[in-house]
Amino acid sequence: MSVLDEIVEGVRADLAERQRDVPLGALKEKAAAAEAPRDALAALRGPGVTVIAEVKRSSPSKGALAAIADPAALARDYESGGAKVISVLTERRRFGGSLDDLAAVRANVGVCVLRKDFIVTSYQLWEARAHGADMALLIVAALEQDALVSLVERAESIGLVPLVEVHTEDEVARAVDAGAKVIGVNARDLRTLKVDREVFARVAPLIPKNVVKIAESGVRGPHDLLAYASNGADAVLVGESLVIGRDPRSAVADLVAAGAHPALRQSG
Ligand SMILES: O=C(O)c1ccccc1NCC(=O)[C@H](O)[C@H](O)COP(=O)(O)O
Repeated sequence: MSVLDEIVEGVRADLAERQRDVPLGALKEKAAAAEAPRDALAALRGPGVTVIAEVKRSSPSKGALAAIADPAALARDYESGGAKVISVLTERRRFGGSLDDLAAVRANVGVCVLRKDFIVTSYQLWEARAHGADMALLIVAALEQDALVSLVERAESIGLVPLVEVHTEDEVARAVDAGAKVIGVNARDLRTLKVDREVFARVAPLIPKNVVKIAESGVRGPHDLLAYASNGADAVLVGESLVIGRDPRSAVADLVAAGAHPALRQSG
């Protein structure tokens, strides 16, 4: 079984428990009462290369990364450094995250918030919206095509912008067929955990011009952002290098400054 399959198996077990505790109707009521979604597409379209900063305590590839007792405080640091989207890993078993982290972050920042998890049912989309998310991750490698199409539609219908994640050329075709308006190319192969920054340069040219392109994983500093941007990235998603560093606010600010260079990208 691949790492991705193992993670999804655990996610389904945790999900079954939550579905027993919180009926879908109650979740929909909570989503209806939540603050309206913020404009994630506008945030991703710049100006400059948008920085998506991630709240990430641990990972299957590296184990424990950072304790992060107060995810909202970290998110505020990211926001003051110039991050336009905060990604919150809500998976519990391998990443140490939770829906409480998501709600706490959303309540304490003015920028958009992404639920980063292994979403396999529409129930998880309702959970995302009920806890304030503006965006939700859909990983092509974890979904059959029918499920991907219906989750993209459902996400949009409840006000979430789906970030559809790919790692291969075939997955780009599936994401485009599913109607994705935002595609993330993950440099990390979720089956082997190997990070290959060259994947973006190979795969991104297959993504249509009008689709927002996000480079995910492996950003260690401004030089990696610039390399991704030179290959057409509209945004970068950064986790590990921010949470292990001493000063997440200035680490984000350095990325934002690098991404603001006028030669990189026109606004809009
Ligand atoms: O980070 C992992 O080890 C991992 C393993 C299996 C599935 C997903 C995983 N990470 C999720 C992500 O895609 C990253 O957290 C995100 O792109 C940020 O990457 P990085 O800046 O390299 O932490």
